[in-house]
Amino acid sequence: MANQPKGLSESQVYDVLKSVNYPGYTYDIVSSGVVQGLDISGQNVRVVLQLNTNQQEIAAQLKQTTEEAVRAIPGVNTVAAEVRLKDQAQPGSPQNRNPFANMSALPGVRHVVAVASGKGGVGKSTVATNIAVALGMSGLRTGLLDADIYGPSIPLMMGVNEQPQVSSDNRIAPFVNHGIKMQSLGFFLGENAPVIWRGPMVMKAVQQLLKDTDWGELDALIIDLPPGTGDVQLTLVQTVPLTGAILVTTPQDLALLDVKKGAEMFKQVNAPLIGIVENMSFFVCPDCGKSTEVFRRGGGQKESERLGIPLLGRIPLDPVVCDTGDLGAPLVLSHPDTSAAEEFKAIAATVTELLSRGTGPAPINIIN
Ligand SMILES: Nc1ncnc2c1ncn2[C@@H]1O[C@H](COP(=O)(O)OP(=O)(O)OP(=O)(O)O)[C@@H](O)[C@H]1O
Repeated sequence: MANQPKGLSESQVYDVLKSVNYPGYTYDIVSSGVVQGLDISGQNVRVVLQLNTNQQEIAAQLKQTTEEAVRAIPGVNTVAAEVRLKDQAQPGSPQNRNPFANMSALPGVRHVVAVASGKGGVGKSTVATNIAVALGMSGLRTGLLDADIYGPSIPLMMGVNEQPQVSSDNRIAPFVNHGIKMQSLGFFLGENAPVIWRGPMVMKAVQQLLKDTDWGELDALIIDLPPGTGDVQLTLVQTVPLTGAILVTTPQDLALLDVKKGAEMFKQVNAPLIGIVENMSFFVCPDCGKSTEVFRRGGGQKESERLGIPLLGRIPLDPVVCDTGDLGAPLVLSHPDTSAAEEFKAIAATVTELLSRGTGPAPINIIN
């Protein structure tokens, strides 16, 4: 009676499936949407896995690791993992919700981190740029993709103002500046591109840009998303498998409401939230050194506690942050000793540590 199947539940099996990683990656097959069906009949378990590749080796490997993992659950008698290749996708299969859909498009990129904000103007691009450059300074091979179709500001912040080169095989060379590789739709849009071009059509262009850019080998690719939490952003975060997302906010209540929406958006695609960066948190008077909470105190901290994700750091409101952005000289490089730069570097160090842990235990959480 020791192996009595009583109590074998779906959640028990799902918990075990969450420990099975997609071959070669740190993403598990549940969070990534590969598991598309689970059938428990008495002691017998059937798992349906949908791949977005036709590679037989991947299928065979996944079948084996999945079956081994499920078989180890006490009470399981038989287990069959049915692996469907890309060309075998069932009609209506939510394949386009599978973050692995385009995994093969970024083969040399180890971690993809999205930087998002619920609303515009909170400093998302500033944070994305400085984290990317700080990661590069610490020795990580880092890329930065400006996917903010409504206001691509990365070229300005990174001091790049040239047209990208396209090779004969239609690959686009990223710019390398301040130690990192960068790409932006801004290069292709031009400043006066009509608004209609900044809608869903342009979003498709971003997806293509992501895949057609020759990123080479990267430890981390930071993506600066458009502000907001609508369909455009949702589709973009489904374009690539995200290791995690960073939410940028200012301390006011209204901005924090948007953090909740942002958290919801990433929950929908099962992307782990790495943490929150609170920007423009306080202002230190350059004359008397007095620190003033310009907006509100502790908002980011409270929200991070409520959501169960780390507050990665609090960036002061400082004119030098703005000036260096306008000059294309990222703060962490041009003014490394300022308190804002120190905070960015500390955030980058935390992100590096969390990335190195993969999708392991907290604090990289999937919010339930
Ligand atoms: N901590 C800060 N101190 C001073 N100025 C800042 C700070 N953070 C950002 N800024 C400035 O605020 C403006 C908006 O920042 P940024 O473009 O990074 O925001 P965003 O959220 O990406 O905006 P958008 O929604 O337009 O993409 C920029 O001029 C930037 O230099």
